[in-house]
Amino acid sequence: MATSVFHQPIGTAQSHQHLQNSDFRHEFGHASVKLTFKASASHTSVVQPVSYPPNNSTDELRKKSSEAALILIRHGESLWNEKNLFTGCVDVPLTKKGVEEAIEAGKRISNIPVDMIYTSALIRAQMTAMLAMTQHRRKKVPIILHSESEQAREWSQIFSEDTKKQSIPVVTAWQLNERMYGELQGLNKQETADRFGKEKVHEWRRSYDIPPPNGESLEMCAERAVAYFKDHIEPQLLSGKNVMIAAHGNSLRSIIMYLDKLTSQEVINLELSTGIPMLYIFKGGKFIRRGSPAGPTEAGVYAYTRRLALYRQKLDEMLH
Ligand SMILES: O=C(O)[C@H](O)COP(=O)(O)O
Repeated sequence: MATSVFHQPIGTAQSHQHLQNSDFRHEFGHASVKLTFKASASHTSVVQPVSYPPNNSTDELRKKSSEAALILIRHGESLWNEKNLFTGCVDVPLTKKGVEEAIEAGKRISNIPVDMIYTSALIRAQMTAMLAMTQHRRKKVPIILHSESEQAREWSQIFSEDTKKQSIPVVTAWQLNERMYGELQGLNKQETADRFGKEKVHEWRRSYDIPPPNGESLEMCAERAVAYFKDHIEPQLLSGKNVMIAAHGNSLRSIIMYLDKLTSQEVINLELSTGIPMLYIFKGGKFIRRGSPAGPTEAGVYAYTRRLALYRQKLDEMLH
């Protein structure tokens, strides 16, 4: 869903930034430009996602929240996408092309801050996230959190604060899985259309509330994916964390329906290509769609907000 990219040459970034948290100063030391920092949400261990301050109501935080970047990426092409099979919750890996798409996506977001990553429980989304992050200029290490048991939590602890600060927690959640395609999973899409009729298959694939046989409708998928986004991801954005979500065509369509306030009629026409990153800015409790970052070979600089322009400027300084 690539739309025009909002360009703001880095030179226009104002030197006075009123940032809401000291993460930035922590990240880059004292910024070279005069910045006003305010008390930040306390740092937490990288391994434990930021907990939502209990003594603030959502509305209060919503007002105080600093700006945060939200990146959405549909996984790269999978082996069953290539075979044109209904995949749903079957856990298939990426093709070589899908790997390349994930790496290309990483180049396009390489200057955008990422503090937390959420993926589905499926390998194609996790591969996409990890491959994309190999291209990030900040070179922090994405680490998949294991909380499936007390032992898993205990055995995957990190005992160095510095190492934690150089890591990005990756949370895997089945709620972000692709819609479950029921009895269509494994069937060829064209053969299914030949057997049941193009209209019926289109209805199963792109209606809002009509599920495939013993599968999930988009509405049912939205109930779990959007609920997870609101309960677990939005609080991170509210606390100023920059988030990347690597998921699937339909779980992301349902999240975009929430972000863009689309009707059930409008979302039917929303299609997401594999491996194309989409950027939103979360500010004042609102989601502003910024489109898909331009390619890595872009001659100029791109910046979607002053804060992101400043982040890229500090990366340039840190890496030269
Ligand atoms: O699960 C699948 O088959 C694809 O990832 C998405 O399929 P769709 O585009 O037919 O919803």
